[in-house]
Amino acid sequence: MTTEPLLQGRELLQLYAAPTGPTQALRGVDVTVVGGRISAITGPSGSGKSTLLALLALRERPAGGELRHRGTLVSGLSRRRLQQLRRREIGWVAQRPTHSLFPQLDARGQIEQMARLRGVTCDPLDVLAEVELTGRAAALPAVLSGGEQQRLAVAAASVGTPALLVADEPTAELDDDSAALVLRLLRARADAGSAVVLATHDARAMAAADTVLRLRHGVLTGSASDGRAHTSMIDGQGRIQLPEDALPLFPDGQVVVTVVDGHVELHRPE
Ligand SMILES: Nc1ncnc2c1ncn2[C@@H]1O[C@H](COP(=O)(O)OP(=O)(O)OP(=O)(O)O)[C@@H](O)[C@H]1O
Repeated sequence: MTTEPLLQGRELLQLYAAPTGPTQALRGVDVTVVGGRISAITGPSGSGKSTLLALLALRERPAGGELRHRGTLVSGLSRRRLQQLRRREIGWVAQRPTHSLFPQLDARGQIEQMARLRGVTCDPLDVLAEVELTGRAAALPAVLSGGEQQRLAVAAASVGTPALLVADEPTAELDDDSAALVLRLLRARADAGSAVVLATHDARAMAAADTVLRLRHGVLTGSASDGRAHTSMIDGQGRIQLPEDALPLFPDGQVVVTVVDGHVELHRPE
């Protein structure tokens, strides 16, 4: 496992054209991505999660700020080099899994094609077995269920343990058993050295991550590192058990609770 950053973003800015003028999809985001770890990016709809994934996966260039890949400024890389990096070193799972699958190839063919593109060898049935899809090896994406497509897209993207594995909502369509398979596969690739970055709203995926980054209106509002996201139960009276490492943040045992944009924020009283 290496701790040298694979990617380092400083003050990242991304703009998109909108009828009312440019939208700032990301504003001043600092982010570091290292091999061997799973990072989950969360936040309300439209907060910039997919945009940040697109920058990290080198699919888009930032409008401002600085992004470095293995220490080299991405803005200095040629189109050809970026294409080569994307093909060889970056696994990409789109929010709609069919967008990262080849429509004309069956499940086995998806794995074989990805191995060819990455210049690696693997047994496609072994990879399909990791997401319990060996029985669907001859099926085209169009005849797979949404959950099967999602599992296949993650498995294909993970072929050859790419340096970076980026997945947009990889467990969104999945029941608990399938989500567990996908998260286990992602953990296995991280343990083998991949830097795994997810955009997610799913508590199961956040609980499986080493770091959780929170975005709001394109701004990073917080991160929980050095520990996993915690899944906690809410009892019948609405009480929740905070994780132990959060307790020092509230030395008086008092907390201000705010419900914003479909999530809850806890602050120390002023
Ligand atoms: N290609 C684009 N053209 C114009 N605006 C865009 C484009 N992509 C994203 N945006 C805008 O940028 C902002 C961030 O979008 P983004 O898709 O990154 O959010 P998100 O957090 O991934 O949302 P969701 O959870 O709904 O997928 C939104 O206001 C969105 O409308």
